[in-house]
Amino acid sequence: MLTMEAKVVQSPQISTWVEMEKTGRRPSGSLHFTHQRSRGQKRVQMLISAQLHLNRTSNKQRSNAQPVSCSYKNFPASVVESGSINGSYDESMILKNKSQEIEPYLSGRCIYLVGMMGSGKTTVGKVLSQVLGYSFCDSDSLIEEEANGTPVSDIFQFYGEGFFRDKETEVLRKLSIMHRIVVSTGGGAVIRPINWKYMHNGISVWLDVPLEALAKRISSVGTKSRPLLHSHSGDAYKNAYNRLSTLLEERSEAYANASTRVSLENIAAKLGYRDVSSLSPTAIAIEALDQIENYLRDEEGMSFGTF
Ligand SMILES: Nc1ncnc2c1ncn2[C@@H]1O[C@H](COP(=O)(O)OP(=O)(O)O)[C@@H](O)[C@H]1O
Ligand SMILES: O=C(O)C1=C[C@@H](OP(=O)(O)O)[C@@H](O)[C@H](O)C1
Repeated sequence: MLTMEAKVVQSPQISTWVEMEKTGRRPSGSLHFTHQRSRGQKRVQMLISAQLHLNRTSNKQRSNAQPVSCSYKNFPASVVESGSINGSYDESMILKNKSQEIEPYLSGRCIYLVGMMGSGKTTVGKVLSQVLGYSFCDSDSLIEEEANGTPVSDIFQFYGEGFFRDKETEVLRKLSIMHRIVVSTGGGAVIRPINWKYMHNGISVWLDVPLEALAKRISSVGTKSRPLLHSHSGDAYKNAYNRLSTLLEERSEAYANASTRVSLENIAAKLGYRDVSSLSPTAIAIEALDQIENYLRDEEGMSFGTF
């Protein structure tokens, strides 16, 4: 039986809004589900300094997944609600089934998404949190909140990257004692070994996205909120590509520290797509769960049994 409780932890300055909701969707359709559940709608909002606890004795039992989203201040609009992440009906069903199979084996451990700017950590992270019944946190947003709402770009401009990195480490330290959170980390969180110490309390997933796709995404949304890519003139795609290329060269070894890697090129090849841009966040989330499943199997060895 899964239990969640709010408990005061050592950081009284972190006021956390946690919103819990049980969604009431019963899967139906042609795919067979072994773990169907019917849930009522429930929404609880509380102001806490929180540590979300999981009763570890429940390790391999089916739990009542409770989708919880958190930020230090406000509940971000769900991507799912916005409708922007929807893959096909079948993809959604596969994702839901897979998440229900895996969730009990996570034992409440947080999932850290790492990867370059624009790799989809936030987008895919929200999908994963929703289906796993986890909270979602974006480390950049938490840093901004700790800096009284100062945007990341301003933190870089006025206080410098070193200051930002210290805040990032602090946020990851705080998150590392929590449970049941999908964390979208900043693209550079991987460069400090101390951050890995914190992230290894959970399971990390590297979203490995080809440079061309990253540059395309970034140049279409603009670089205003991403100070390391910001440029005032020239071709937006080319600028983003060149800068991302240098950063990736510096960081690829650090990304490889992640527990698992999700390669968009591999997913596209498996699905018979020529281009990774055809991949929906749902398809990427399914692959992330597949890779997490492999990781858990390796971790547990033969005693893990079958899902
Ligand atoms: N699978 C995808 N296909 C197309 N666009 C995507 C996909 N995933 C994310 N994006 C878009 O790419 C941009 C960056 O995504 P985001 O999730 O913010 O990345 P990150 O958090 O890693 O910086 C956003 O505009 C988002 O809508
Ligand atoms: O790659 C990086 O060093 C950074 C990535 C950004 O986060 P996203 O990866 O979410 O864009 C943000 O943390 C900051 O601008 C620095």
